[in-house]
Amino acid sequence: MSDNEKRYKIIILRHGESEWNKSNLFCGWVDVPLSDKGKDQAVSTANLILQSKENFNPTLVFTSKLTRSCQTANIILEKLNKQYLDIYRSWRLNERHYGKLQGETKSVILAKFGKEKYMYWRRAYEGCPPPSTLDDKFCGTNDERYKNIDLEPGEPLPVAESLKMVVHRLMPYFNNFIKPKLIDNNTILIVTHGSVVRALIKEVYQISDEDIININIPNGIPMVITLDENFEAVGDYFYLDPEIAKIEAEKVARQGFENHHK
Ligand SMILES: O=C(O)[C@@H](CO)OP(=O)(O)O
Repeated sequence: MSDNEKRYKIIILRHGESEWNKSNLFCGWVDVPLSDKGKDQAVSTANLILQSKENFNPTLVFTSKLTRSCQTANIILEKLNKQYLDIYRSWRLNERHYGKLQGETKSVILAKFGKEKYMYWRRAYEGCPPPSTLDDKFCGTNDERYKNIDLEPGEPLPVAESLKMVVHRLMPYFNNFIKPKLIDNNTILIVTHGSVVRALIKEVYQISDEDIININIPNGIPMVITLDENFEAVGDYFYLDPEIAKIEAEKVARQGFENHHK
């Protein structure tokens, strides 16, 4: 690479383990906090960034509007001694809305609907769970998380989302708000959720609808995306701890199957 070739770095990660990750409950937009393990993971995340040979120096931070994402970012910034950095928060970086599945136990949904449907809802590009309704305990649209979210004219209020729908609400924000900030900041930190990481890498690396099914995102392991001056991907994405990322991603894939034998 010649010296004058511009390179932008995005350090993106899924939040640390949440209390509902720990209990294997579908979470989505339900605003649960980090577990104690999740808080420890966030400290480890910061150490991975500090110890990376690339000497990453993020100068801007993005989070979702959900507590588990914001908590993770706060812990990382404290550890990096960068609590002064500006943070932009958007619902467009929220986890996918899991509709009627929010609050349900994964193994129960697996047993009730079978492996094919369970994995279709969790990982298929077009897999959209049953929509939530006003009276749902965990995901009715009267929930306070729906107040003041910035929707484009005609953009529907999410009541259940597929990965494809996450792509459609994420990419305008990434292209029109995040990319211009990259020009001035060169390296940014995005602390978000599994579905948002999957949505972004699918678009940046043109991952097929079939291949994205098999990609699971571990909690709290920083992933590095490098873009050139035209915001095209340079090389492939990589984790700052590939071995742990692989092990943890496989655990995510197996969630719900712990006691399932058919
Ligand atoms: O429940 C959720 O919101 C997501 C991520 O935690 O779970 P899954 O990985 O099964 O999509």
